[in-house]
Amino acid sequence: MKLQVAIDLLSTKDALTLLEKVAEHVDIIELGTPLIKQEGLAVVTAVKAAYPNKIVFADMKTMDAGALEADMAFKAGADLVSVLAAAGDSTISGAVDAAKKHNKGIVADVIGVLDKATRVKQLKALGVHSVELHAGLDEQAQAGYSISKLLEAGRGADIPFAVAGGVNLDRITEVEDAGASVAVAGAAIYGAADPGAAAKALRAKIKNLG
Ligand SMILES: O=C([C@H](O)CO)[C@H](O)[C@H](O)COP(=O)(O)O
Repeated sequence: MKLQVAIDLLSTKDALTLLEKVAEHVDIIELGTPLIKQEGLAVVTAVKAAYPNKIVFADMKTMDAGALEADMAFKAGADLVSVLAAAGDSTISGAVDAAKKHNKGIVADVIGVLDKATRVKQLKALGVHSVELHAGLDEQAQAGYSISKLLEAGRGADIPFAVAGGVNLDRITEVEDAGASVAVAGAAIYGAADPGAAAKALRAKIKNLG
């Protein structure tokens, strides 16, 4: 399983400062949606230039204009780009076509999708690289939130999947045991008093790296 740091900070400067501490402990660097909205795709270019050997994930969460938005993010230096699984099939196909042109990948984010198992099957047929089983920050803030439902959706998935939604030291083993190929950790890393130590500790919990 790979470790992905989700950077939900709001400036390129802060993102690069964080990465000085955590990049060596992660496989994938995610530039979060709020960060891209604040800084534009220039943040993707800056991070890929600084870390050319890391997989850089632009969390675009595209809902329309799939080919155009994916093409923009790949041109900026992204290796992976997210599209919302709730988008229409033509939006997802357009983004997949753009990924093929750049020899890169589309990650379909199932945030907000109720019947995750059915949509995951359709996403595989649409040619996405992988899916992200994701409960967003707002859903996590609701009373009674538990990552378990996401993990249930993963158990039947016939496609590589990431899990995002409050992954931390207490939950990362469950995420790996559910079969995830990527554990996404945002606040557990950037919100820690020592982000480098937090990323290192998360990585140390992964039984099968890669
Ligand atoms: O994608 C995310 C969210 O929608 C805001 O951009 C988060 O990066 C993702 O949920 C992971 O963050 P944590 O839940 O803080 O681990």
